[in-house]
Order: sequence, then C-alpha cells, then structure tokens
Amino acid sequence: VVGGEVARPNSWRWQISLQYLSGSSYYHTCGGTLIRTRWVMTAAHCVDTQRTWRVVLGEHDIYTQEGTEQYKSVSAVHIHPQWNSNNVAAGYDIALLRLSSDATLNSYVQLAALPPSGQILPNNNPCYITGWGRTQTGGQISAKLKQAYLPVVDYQTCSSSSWWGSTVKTTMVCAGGYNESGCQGDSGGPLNCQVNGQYVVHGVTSFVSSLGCNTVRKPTVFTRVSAYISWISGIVG
Ligand SMILES: CC(C)[C@H](NC(=O)C(F)(F)F)C(=O)N[C@@H](C)C(=O)Nc1ccc(C(F)(F)F)cc1
Repeated sequence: VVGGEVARPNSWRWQISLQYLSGSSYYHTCGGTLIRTRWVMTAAHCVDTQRTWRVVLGEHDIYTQEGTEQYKSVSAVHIHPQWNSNNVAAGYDIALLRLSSDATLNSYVQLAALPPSGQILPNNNPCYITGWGRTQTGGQISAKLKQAYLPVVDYQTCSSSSWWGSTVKTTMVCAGGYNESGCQGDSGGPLNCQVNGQYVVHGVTSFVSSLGCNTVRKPTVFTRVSAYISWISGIVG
C-alpha cells in the first residue's frame, strides 16, 4: 500500500496473509479474505504456480509472533476456470483456497461480508485497501498491515481513454486516491467498502500500472466480487 497508514492491529479481521514455503521459511506473497471458516478468497494470479501455501489469520506484523495468529495449510486451490495468467486484463483474477481446518472466529479473526450479486457501487463510494504490499513503487513490503482510503472510480471514468481505457472491464472495480494505491504484495487482498455503515469486501486486488503503483489516472484495479457471487457460492456453498 502506497500512502495511507498502519492499520490499528486486527481492525480488518478478515484480512489474511498468503505465504509460500521456500527452504525452511514461509514468505508473504499476497493478501486474501476469509469468507467462511474453511475458505479464503484471493487473486488467481497469486496461486497459479505450484507451491506449498499457508494462510495466516489474525496477523498484524508479518515478522513477529504476536499471539493472535492462526496458521492454516491449504488443502485445495480453486482458480476461476476462465483465468488466463497471460491476460490479467481479461479479468477472472479470483481464486478460492480451502483450509485444512476451520478458522477459529474471535476478536482477531472474523468472516468478511460479501456484496449481493451484481451490486455496483457509485463513484466516490468510500473504500479502504488493506495489505502488506510495497509502500512505494519498487520499495519493500510493509511489516505491519497498512490501510489507505481509496474511493471508487466508476467504470465510465476508469475506462476512459486517459485512464485505463479498454484494459478495465465491467467485471472489475477501480479505486484510487491521489497518492494512495495498492502495490505488489497487496494482490489478492480486499477492497473494504462502506455500504450502509458496514464494511463489505467489493474487490480483490488485481493490478496497478506497470509504470508505477500510484500512477496518476491509473487507479488500482480490483476483481469485482459481486460479479462472481454465483461462482463463489457454487464452491463454498
Ligand atoms: C498484475 C500483478 C501481477 C501485479 N499486481 C499488483 O501489483 C497488485 F498488487 F496491484 F495486485 C501488477 O499489477 N504488477 C504490475 C507491475 C503490472 O504488471 N501491471 C500490469 C497492468 C496491466 C497490464 C495489462 F494492461 F496488460 F493488462 C499488465 C500489467
């Protein structure tokens, strides 16, 4: 996350850290969202390589044990059938991870609310991106979970020629501040949007400009969760 601030610990209780095993250590690679006690939603681009994954729930500082963490291995990876790793612009950048055991819900770990199928948020709807991704273009990932205010940029604006043009599809959500954005390592994490006073996860962090994370008129682009509710329900029940 470029800009924004360190989140109050465990204030985004459905945020998870997706980590892969390398040698004898696990490394943060993506974010994700706990949507059932046994299921995590993330980006397809995070899991389209064969690795040993683990999901960390109740995480704040990825480099220290704070006693609030739950560590879960992944028993199955369901990548959207139409995902094409050579074409992030086509969309379908969404995947579901089945955990090897149920998460324990508590004051540090909770389920996210998902939107109703087809719901489109208005321009400037208040949202926050959260994640441990790079804090500057080309910089380091963040030790502590960060958040940044990222209001919705509607499709009409986001798909206009000086913005993302035809790269952005109606199955995506754009959200951007002036100097705030997602960045590498935030992939797969939630776009948390306020709807009737409640936070609802409307996006899965998908891509930013290859010119830089917080490039002007290239807001962060998310998979629009409300476009995939029937696919999600078909898998998680
Ligand atoms: C695509 C992800 C692996 C990567 N995602 C992120 O960094 C994320 F955190 F925003 F999710 C990304 O955007 N990386 C930049 C460097 C990138 O490659 N952007 C990119 C954007 C659009 C397109 C296009 F236009 F082809 F679709 C291609 C690449």
